[in-house]
Amino acid sequence: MHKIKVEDKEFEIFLENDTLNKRIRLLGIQINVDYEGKCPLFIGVLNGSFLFMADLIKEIDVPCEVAFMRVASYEGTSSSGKVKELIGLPENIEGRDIIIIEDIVDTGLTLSHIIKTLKEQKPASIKASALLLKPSALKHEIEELEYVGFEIPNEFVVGYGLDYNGLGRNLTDIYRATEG
Ligand SMILES: O=P(O)(O)OC[C@H]1O[C@H](OP(=O)(O)OP(=O)(O)O)[C@H](O)[C@@H]1O
Ligand code: HPA
Repeated sequence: MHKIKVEDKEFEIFLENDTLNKRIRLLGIQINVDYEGKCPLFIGVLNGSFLFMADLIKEIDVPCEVAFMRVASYEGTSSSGKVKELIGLPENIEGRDIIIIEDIVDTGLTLSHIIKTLKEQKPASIKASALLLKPSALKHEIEELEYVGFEIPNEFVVGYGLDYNGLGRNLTDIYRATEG
């Protein structure tokens, strides 16, 4: 088994780049069919989505636009504990068909907050795509999450845009933490 170390933590190979690309090609086909005759706006959630966005957008053959935004999380005093501030939110999305691009949906808190906020601007439609989904970690059901690459167990993963303490985003494959 191919093992690597990122900072202090050991990881083993989980999803190879070839597997990722094959799945992304299929997601692209699905989106091309669903958005025929439309001009969707893809909104990537930085930082983690940058490689997934780059590979997915190359598979899209309907006219489309691309934008990025960020989510800053900090401990707040609200009952939920965490406050999420959306930065660089695209303007003028009224009447647009929006597809949000995430590398991973874990608890679903980030994506559900983004969708709720973007809906206030009255887009024509809003869907989301995540390369990875951890169904057993999900605390917020997200009906807009239509395009999922892989459903994975509730294990920490790194690579292909995903980081561990800021490191490992440059790995071309996705790795999972080994036990312990
Ligand atoms: O479903 P959730 O539990 O909310 O977790 C998912 C979020 O966590 C990661 O972002 P992170 O805050 O690590 O920022 P990054 O993209 O810059 O790595 C990921 O990119 C999602 O945005
Ligand atoms: O498993 C993960 N890895 C990296 N970043 C993440 N953000 C949420 N879950 C993860």
